[in-house]
Amino acid sequence: MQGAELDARIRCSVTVERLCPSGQAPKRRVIRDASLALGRNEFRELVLQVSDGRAPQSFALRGEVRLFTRFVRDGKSSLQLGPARVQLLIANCPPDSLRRFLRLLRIKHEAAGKGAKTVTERARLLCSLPRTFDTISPVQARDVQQVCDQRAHASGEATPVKGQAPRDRGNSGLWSKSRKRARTESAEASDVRDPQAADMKCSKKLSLLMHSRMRLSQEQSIVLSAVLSGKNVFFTGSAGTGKSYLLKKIVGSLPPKSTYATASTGVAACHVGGTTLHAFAGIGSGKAPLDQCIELAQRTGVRQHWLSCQHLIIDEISMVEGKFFDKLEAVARAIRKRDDPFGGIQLIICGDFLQLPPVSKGNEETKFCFQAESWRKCIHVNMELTEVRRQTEKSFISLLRTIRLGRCTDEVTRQLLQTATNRVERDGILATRLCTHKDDVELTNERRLQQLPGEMHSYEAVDSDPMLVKAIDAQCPVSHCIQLKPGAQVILTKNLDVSRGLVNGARGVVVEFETEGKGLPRVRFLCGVTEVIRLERWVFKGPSGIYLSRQQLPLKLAWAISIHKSQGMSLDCVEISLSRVFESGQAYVALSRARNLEGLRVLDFDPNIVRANPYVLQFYSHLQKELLFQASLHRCTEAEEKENWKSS
Ligand SMILES: Nc1ncnc2c1ncn2[C@@H]1O[C@H](COP(=O)(O)OP(=O)(O)OP(=O)(O)O)[C@@H](O)[C@H]1O
Ligand SMILES: [Mg+2]
Repeated sequence: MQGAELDARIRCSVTVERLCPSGQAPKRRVIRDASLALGRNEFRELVLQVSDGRAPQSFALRGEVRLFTRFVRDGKSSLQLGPARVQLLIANCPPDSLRRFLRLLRIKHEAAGKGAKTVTERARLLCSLPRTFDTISPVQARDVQQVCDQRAHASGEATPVKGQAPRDRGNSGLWSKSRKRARTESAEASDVRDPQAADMKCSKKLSLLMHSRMRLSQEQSIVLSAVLSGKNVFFTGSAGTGKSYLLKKIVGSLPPKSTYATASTGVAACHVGGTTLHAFAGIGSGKAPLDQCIELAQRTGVRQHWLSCQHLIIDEISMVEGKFFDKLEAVARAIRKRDDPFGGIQLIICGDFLQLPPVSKGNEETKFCFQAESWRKCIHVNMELTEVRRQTEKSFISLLRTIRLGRCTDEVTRQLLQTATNRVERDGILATRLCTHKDDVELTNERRLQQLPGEMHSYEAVDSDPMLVKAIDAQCPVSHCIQLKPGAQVILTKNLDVSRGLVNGARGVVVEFETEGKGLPRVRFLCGVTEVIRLERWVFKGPSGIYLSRQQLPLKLAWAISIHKSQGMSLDCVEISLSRVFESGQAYVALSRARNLEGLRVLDFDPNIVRANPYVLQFYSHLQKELLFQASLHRCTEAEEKENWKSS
């Protein structure tokens, strides 16, 4: 299957409910592993076909169709097919596929609009055409034009009142009532006065809708295909090669009920919309003997995760301890009562072992995950992303590559020493100091905030469960209470508007506060945009698998951040003091957060602090050989296939 065919068919669980006039559901059929396809029947009507692998059932989309999309992120949606009094409840669908499917459905249905010819019951009975089902074609320019015409027509008919959304949308009642959409609709109402502009706006919006916002590079797509083929995949790559970006895409491409997205740290887990690996596992630090760990994992709530998990995703694997990994593997086999590695769970693991290692306490000996006894039997495929996406400057990318390998040539030293005089400050936005020690971070931020004149403004978060503030704190990138003053240095912790540069990691300064309402801060960002920052919501899975949420400003004080907390981030302007570096990989993590050399100022640089762990270097050297071997094998097979094809 490819392209449109992929968009037009989803695998999910479908419940078909036939409604009685009172709205109750007297008849219900649940198909756990269904294929749901959008197509056209012999009368060219739009049809949804539900199949359980045997006799497919078809539902023509005639008249009003109501679509509820609030829980698409969880792989759920429902469709009410008006005249047929049928409701289809979709669940456990990979969220990205569901999003694309509903988008296609919405456009095709809206394009058909009022012009769709209705086939009378009599004509249907008398018709001698054989029953057919053709999968729907991809969205064409003509569909987009039809939708725009329909919308313009509907707005014209509705004689819009200022600020009020047009109510009649022809026969395409395809809307879930979301506030955001209501806002868009009211904006559309004003376009009625300028139909040409409205038309252009409409087609631009639709074309944006059709082209997924998350586009993968070729190498990222290859990893995704390996994951979707069911293999246990470890993919690595230097900082900024889009590992976490790809992981998000992977999470969206797998069925949500059986997919668990985790990471070694709370902040990294939040980036991929998941939970920490420790919270998922439920075996504490994992240092207890195996039978005790198994007992812990048998607790209600925890056991359920282990049983329902089919795909386990782990980001920032470099910080997961090897012995902990072995414990998880053994616990998985015991709880799931299966002897296959990890009890048969598909593993999707990513990270860069040349970044931060597992945290060690005292003299405790720590192992990397690739040194775990079970690592080799758990991983089927190793892959590497090579295109750096965070930085674009070739010389900076090559400098970082050298540092990553623990080397520091004279040229690299010269380039880094030169940054000590960089004036990375602009428009009152100071550089963020990356610190090796957490205590320095808190002290610096508190002290600098106190030193500022002006009134302090406090913002308390609204948490879904006030009893679980600690659990939320561990995963959410923003604090329960945020205090700000004019002049406070801040960093954005969420992508608000990528096209305007309001991205996670964007640096700014608070310029003032609104005088009304919640007194929201207005922030001037390095990208040149000044914006009032509103409350945002973070949703993530808590330790017991339930969803937790926090509503808070997407801001963090940014005079200083710890290098540990910065792992996984991209930062606009940074100042780094490397004199107290104590781990291999720490200098590399710090330096690789910067997007370019101009945005970086390195203080007290000493080439001796640049270190890479020798075991990790050895691991990567073996891995490189394996990858080269795989690539040449692949080329040989391809060449052979071509030969066979020519000679046949
Ligand atoms: N296919 C893509 N299209 C557009 N932007 C991308 C793509 N892949 C990655 N990026 C961007 O590149 C930057 C770095 O990506 P990401 O944080 O996923 O890298 P990473 O490999 O996880 O880095 P680290 O090792 O530091 O955690 C991000 O700003 C991300 O949005
Ligand atoms: Mg990452």
